[in-house]
Amino acid sequence: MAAALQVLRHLARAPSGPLLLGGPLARLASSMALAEQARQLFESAVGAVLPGPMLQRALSLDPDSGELKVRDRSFQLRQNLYLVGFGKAVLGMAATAEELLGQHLVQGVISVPKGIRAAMEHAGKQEMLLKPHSCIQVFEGAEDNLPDRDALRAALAIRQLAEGLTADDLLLVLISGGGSALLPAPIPPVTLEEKQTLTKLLAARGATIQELNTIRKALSQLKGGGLAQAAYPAQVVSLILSDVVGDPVEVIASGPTVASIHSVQDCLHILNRYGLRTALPRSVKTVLARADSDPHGPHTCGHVLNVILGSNALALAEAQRQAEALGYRAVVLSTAIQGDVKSVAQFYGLLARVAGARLALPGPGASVEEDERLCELAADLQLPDLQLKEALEAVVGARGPVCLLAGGEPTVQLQGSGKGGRNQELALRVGVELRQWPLGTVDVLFLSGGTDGQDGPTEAAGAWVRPELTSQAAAEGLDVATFLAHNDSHTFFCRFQGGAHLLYTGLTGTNVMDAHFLFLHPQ
Ligand SMILES: Nc1ncnc2c1ncn2[C@@H]1O[C@H](COP(=O)(O)OP(=O)(O)OP(=O)(O)O)[C@@H](O)[C@H]1O
Ligand SMILES: O=C(O)[C@H](O)CO
Repeated sequence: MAAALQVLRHLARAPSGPLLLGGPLARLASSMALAEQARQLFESAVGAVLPGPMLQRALSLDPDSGELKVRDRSFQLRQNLYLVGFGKAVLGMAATAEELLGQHLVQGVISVPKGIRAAMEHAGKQEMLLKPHSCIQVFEGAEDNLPDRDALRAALAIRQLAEGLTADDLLLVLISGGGSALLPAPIPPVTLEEKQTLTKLLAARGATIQELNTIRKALSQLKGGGLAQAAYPAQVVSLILSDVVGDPVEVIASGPTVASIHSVQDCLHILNRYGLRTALPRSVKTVLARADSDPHGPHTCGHVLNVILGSNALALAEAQRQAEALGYRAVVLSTAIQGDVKSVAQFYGLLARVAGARLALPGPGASVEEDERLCELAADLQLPDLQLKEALEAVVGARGPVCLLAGGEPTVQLQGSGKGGRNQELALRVGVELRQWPLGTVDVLFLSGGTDGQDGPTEAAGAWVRPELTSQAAAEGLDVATFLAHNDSHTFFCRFQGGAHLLYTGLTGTNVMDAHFLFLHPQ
């Protein structure tokens, strides 16, 4: 086994080595080498956005003067530093902040997902854990990403800490995805249960994260700039790990340190759109009506510095560097992949065909219709930053292996009761699409993985596929269409080739949405 791994590693470092040419054995070796490279790239993407390296890049403390530099701003530390945080990646962020700034830290409170400390301990990730006698109090809550009593207790402790600060103090706010559910502080008379119900209904009816968080902000004491307001007149520095396409600070975790620009009318439009306006609880109507007549208007946040620490783009840039070091021509296509997983899969399937045909030249090439259809699919997905033309031009000029990288968060409309996640479902659907486009002399591999290491309610981060997927699955008696009809991608990948196509990383301690890699390797 160890020897086989050694061979794999060697192969992985030799993208166009002689073993990649010819016969079935060579094809198997090539397939394993590609899969190993895909794993390496995924690890490097995640590694670039781990809490430790990110905070170390953003913060520098002069130990003699106590001057803290955050990007181009300076703050004077003299035992006047406080810390709060909320989000799935905040435990590790807090551990690094404590490591770097501990001597000036007076007190902290963080709200993190239920069970995360035990999971990190179990995974041996000591760097993600606070010191034994830390002055940072940890609350675990928001099971299943829904606000609960434990998260409410955390939010109230965070508010209390913020309200006690003076103009001499500095509040460090650590924010990452999942922060909204971990910081619930509904404005009375709205209750936690009412907020929970409204959030669930909006999400189930397909509200976008922008819409959902607009409503959350309107009903919260701390979101939409409320936390910054509570901390005033202290200075506030927010360090934000983005899990939203485009990195909008006002949306991530519902922008607790960003003044909200939304009006009550915006909220009513959203509630209308999802058929919820008429059935609103009286308490919600009361809070919205009060906001409409608030003479103070929205919070102002002039005392706040909001900094995006890490993002999908940063993770993909590192994977691109690694791919180039492995001998690939690598292009980042988009960091804003959104939309229904079926359309996204069609796009990647046809992209493989169109790009692969260019790579295999001279040959039949892709047809004009295929080129046009690809542009249509891309237009339907409405990806603001898509570099399709650039990617295809790069493929033509490559004359060697190509890696196209993208990131974002497609959506799955759940119909079945199977077990899966959006990455495994995307990979499986791309596997089906690739079957339609025989590429002959070009090896293809597609990988999709969630950077948090957990795809939906499964233990896997994602999966990888090749064009032979459906025929190989059929030979094992597995009908891909049936698994897809039940949203049962995880069960499929567990059975298919003994689970060899699953990507396992364990919880990574970070979260910048998903990464997609398409490898095209001329044989
Ligand atoms: N059986 C399934 N098949 C496909 N997708 C699923 C399945 N069950 C859940 N999902 C998807 O998994 C997602 C929820 O899981 P997860 O917690 O990883 O996502 P999330 O809450 O968006 O968090 P993050 O952004 O941190 O990944 C939802 O997008 C949901 O549609
Ligand atoms: O917490 C939230 O609001 C989402 O994860 C987006 O940041």
